[in-house]
Amino acid sequence: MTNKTERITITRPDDWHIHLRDGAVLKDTVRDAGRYMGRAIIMPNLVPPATDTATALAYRERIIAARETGSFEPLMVLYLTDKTSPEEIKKAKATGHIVAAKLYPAGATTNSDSGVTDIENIYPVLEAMQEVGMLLLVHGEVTDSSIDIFDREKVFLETKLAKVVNAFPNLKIVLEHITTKDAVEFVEAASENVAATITAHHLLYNRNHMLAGGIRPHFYCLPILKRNLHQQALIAAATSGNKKFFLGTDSAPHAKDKKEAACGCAGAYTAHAAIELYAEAFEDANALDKLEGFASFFGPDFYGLPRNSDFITLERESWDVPESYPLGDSNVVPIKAGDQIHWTVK
Ligand SMILES: NC(=O)N[C@@H](CC(=O)O)C(=O)O
Ligand SMILES: [Zn+2]
Ligand SMILES: [Zn+2]
Repeated sequence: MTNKTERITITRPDDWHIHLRDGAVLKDTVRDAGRYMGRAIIMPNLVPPATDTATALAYRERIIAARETGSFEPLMVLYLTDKTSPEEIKKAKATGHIVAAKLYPAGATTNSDSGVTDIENIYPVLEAMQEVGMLLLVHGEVTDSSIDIFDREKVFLETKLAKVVNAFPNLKIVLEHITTKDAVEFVEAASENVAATITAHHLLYNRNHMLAGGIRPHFYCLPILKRNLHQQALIAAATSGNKKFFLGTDSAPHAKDKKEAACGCAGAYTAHAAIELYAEAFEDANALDKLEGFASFFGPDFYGLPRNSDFITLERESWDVPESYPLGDSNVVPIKAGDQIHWTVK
């Protein structure tokens, strides 16, 4: 018989990759994100995207107006396009509120149509980012329709990201929401300026959960869930204690009817229970002792920000996840809808 841990206290975590969207849904997404996360990196793929400093700062104000507790801090991100200028990067950095810029290959994911068509187009921008110390966040998938969707991350690393890493050795790069063994190996082998976020759903699920015995659209996200051997590599990386791997939920709400559709949107909602879901994944791997580093230390360390100085406590206490949550005028089906989660934040 094994003795199960009943409670665990960790330094307050942060979420280094989340989508809060905008408008009427903000009150719902900000409430969930701000329940215990200290800070969050707010993705800029709005419609239209936050491509300049003024737009990102105005978005930040709307998030602040929507929050229920004064302590949740949104860290803003500029959306890179072919037209982003080095001056815009410097201006953004000088505000103190915009800590990173995001590379979406044009067409790779939700609201990425205005993204970058060729990474070489933004080399002067990457030069400026390297100079002022602004991080580059990357959605790492190629968009070539001839490349199989399950290979798009791997091919991106080989044909695109390797070049950027070599050309800008002092640029801090976060490969977001990694989904493959190949990405784990790429990040491990790269310099200390390259790190990665890992979602809870990529730790808990693989493509069988999405496709075997019926198609489950709420597991559909990008990069898409891969086969089990990749899930195992992600679990090993997240629970290894390697400071290059840290928490980023990629919680990405879409209204229920936009997911349960003939052409459903990509994105999984996990902000209702982010740390609880990670705790389940870490416990399954017998690695609850590694949760704090992953969730609360390695992110701020990589971003060059202080670690949070207060704590949260998780207790083993099961609760029923609702079938859906309100999302503005609509609703969102969360991960584990209608199921149980076995950890509760006190
Ligand atoms: N992850 C997703 O499947 N979707 C994200 C975009 C993204 O992070 O790629 C979204 O904005 O919906
Ligand atoms: Zn993405
Ligand atoms: Zn995302």
